[in-house]
Parts: sequence; structure tokens; C-alpha cells
Amino acid sequence: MKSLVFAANWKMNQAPADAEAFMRTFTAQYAKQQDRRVLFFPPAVSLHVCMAAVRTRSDLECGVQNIHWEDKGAFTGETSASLARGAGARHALIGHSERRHVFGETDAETNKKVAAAVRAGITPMLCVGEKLEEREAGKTLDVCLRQLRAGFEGIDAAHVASAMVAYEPVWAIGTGKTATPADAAEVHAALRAELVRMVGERGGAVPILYGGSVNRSNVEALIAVEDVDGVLVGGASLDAEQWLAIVRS
Ligand SMILES: O=C(CO)COP(=O)(O)O
Repeated sequence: MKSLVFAANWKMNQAPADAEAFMRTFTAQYAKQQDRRVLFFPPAVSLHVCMAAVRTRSDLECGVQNIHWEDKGAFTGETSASLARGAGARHALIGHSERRHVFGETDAETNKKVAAAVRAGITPMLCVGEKLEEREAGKTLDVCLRQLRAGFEGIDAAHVASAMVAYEPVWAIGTGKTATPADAAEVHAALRAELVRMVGERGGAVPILYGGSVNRSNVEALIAVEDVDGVLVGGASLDAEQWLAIVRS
């Protein structure tokens, strides 16, 4: 049985009181399952609430949705990887499509952020994915592989091998359109091959998650795909009952 990662990206939702209610419901109803880890990416202001809720659980972990590439200094409004680590975060999303396409984050910036995460002892989850026009132009694999190589450029093999990757086609995020299992299979296989090329056999064990309109109805078909090692879920992770159904699939 493969090992799975279920990650909830709450984006700009769930204030501390909401996060607390969610985590209370979730932790009361979800018993550890040996084959899976559950990750929460709350907004930074609610991280402490999620941390408190998972303190006694080895199967539940928390991370942040973004980090800055500098370790500290005069960068008003930013959170460094070391600050996030100090607050208990174990993971950081890096290069999420909203960072890339709403905030203009570049491949070079994702690379600096991956390096910062590694320095701080945080696991980067590097997000890659093509826009609709790139898919229609037949550039899906080019874009995803470029983002993968650029994000990990200059990062030593041991840290690439202990990172995570998420494939999130931009056209599938928040749109209700999901990649078919066959679409996901093609991209995940290409990402896997590239990881193995980069770091050898250890690349075979890097979790590659699928994200984009995942819900309780389509999750089973997606996690059944070879090289899909879990899911990164936005909208459907905001409701505790729905998230419970997803992580139990
Ligand atoms: O961006 C996503 C997770 O990081 C996906 O969001 P949705 O699940 O809302 O499509």
C-alpha cells in the first residue's frame, strides 16, 4: 500500500476561532491511519491554533502557505522560514499558483524560497502547474518540468529527496474542473522521472501531490493513479466534515 499525504490549503480563510472549531471537530473524529499523513496549511495568524490541536498527534502536521527568502530583517509584512519554524511549522508551500500568478512570483524567487526553507529545517512543498493556454499549446510538461528544475536548482540532492512536490494545473484550481486521472498520470510520471534524474533512486520516494478542485467525489480516482501520492486541497478542505471524508478515502 502506498503512503499518502493529504494536505489542506486554507488559503486566506479560517480565523483563529474558526480554525479552533475546525480542528476540534477534526481531531475528535479522525483516528490515525498508518498509511497517511494529514497536513494543514492555515493562514499564518491561525498557525498557533492548529499547532496546539496537533501537538499530541504524530500523523498531523502544520505548515505555512508562503515564506520570504531572507532569514530576517526589514521586510514588513513578510514571514521568514525561520520565523515559521519558530512558530512550529514543519512545511511550507512554495510557488503556489496564486503566488505565481496573482503576486507575480518568479521561478528564481521560488528557488530562493526553497533554499530558505531548507536552511530553516522546513520541508518545502514546491507547487508547479500549467495555465490553460499553456496546456492548449501542448506545453504542459515543459512548464511543469521547468518549474520543478528551477525551484530545486542548486539544492543538494538530500534536500530535494526530502522535499515534496504538488502538481496543480492552474485551470483546475477553484474552478470545479479537475484533471482527469489520465492527465494527472502523465504529468506525475514526468515529474517522477525528472526527480529520479535529479537525485537518483531517492527521487522515487518524493511525495507528488495532485491539487485542483479535489473533493470527496473525485479523490479516490486521483489517489489511485500511480505516482499520485496524495492531494493538496483548497475549497473542499474548509469544511471539517468534507475534509474528514477526503482523508478517509
Ligand atoms: O490551490 C489549491 C490547493 O493548493 C486547490 O484549490 P481548490 O481545491 O479550491 O481547487
